[in-house]
Amino acid sequence: MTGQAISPELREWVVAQLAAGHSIPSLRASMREAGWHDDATDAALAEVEAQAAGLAAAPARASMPGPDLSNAPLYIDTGDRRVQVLQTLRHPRVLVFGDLVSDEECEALIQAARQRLARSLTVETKTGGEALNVDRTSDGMFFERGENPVVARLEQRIATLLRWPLEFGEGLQVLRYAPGAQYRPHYDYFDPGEPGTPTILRRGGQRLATLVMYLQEPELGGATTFPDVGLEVAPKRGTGVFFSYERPDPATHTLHGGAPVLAGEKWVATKWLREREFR
Ligand SMILES: O=C(O)CCC(=O)C(=O)O
Ligand SMILES: [Fe+2]
Repeated sequence: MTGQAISPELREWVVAQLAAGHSIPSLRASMREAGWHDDATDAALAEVEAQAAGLAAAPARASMPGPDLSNAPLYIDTGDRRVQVLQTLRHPRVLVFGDLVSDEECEALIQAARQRLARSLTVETKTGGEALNVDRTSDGMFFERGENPVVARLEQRIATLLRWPLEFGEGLQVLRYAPGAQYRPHYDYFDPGEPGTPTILRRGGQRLATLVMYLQEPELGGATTFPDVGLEVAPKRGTGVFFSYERPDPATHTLHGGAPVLAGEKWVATKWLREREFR
């Protein structure tokens, strides 16, 4: 394959790598490993090498989408629902919403997802593919965007609430945690240092934010934890926790996980928000 286009994502990734102190030869090797043709690799590296010199770190985004909290609202009207603003944290940006998903919607999502559950795969940044992950012992599946009326309605509500274009969202992911299952602390953005990341970024750019919605609460355990700041969000049905990360960097303090479920079953739906249209 020759004449592979140098996408903005590839350029961005190369710039970030150089800024992080990786050498041109090491970048060239990892890009080849990830399947980038030599022409594209060389062109991309040559193009950004000069302009990357002197860059200290990947800059934070000047502005990020997010809910309108300008008047410190207790509720946000999403057109079809009055969502509660229960808690806000600035650093990291974490918002807890109440009454975001109705009981009927929670049930409908669980029922539609149940038949399609498989042991969760996570996106494998080393290859750009998917792989079984020992850090995540839940079962999961993805809905297509707008796949059924409940999914479509919820996605429209989320887009309005977060002021995030519907098309920038990935399909909803549903996870079921049996007793003992957990999701160890991780970041949701794609690690810029992994060679498979440019491939992943071609589909909608980076993840910039996450909304985890609780569809069924366990009897014990299963909080969403943010270890950097000692925050635990209780997995209460209908509630959602939103967090955003303006750059793919641990300094965003968005390390988070699903604590082990101690009794009962926990079900969540996750919506990841990208920087561009996700198709
Ligand atoms: O289950 C949770 O509380 C967290 C889920 C999560 O981190 C994710 O889906 O990325
Ligand atoms: Fe996550």
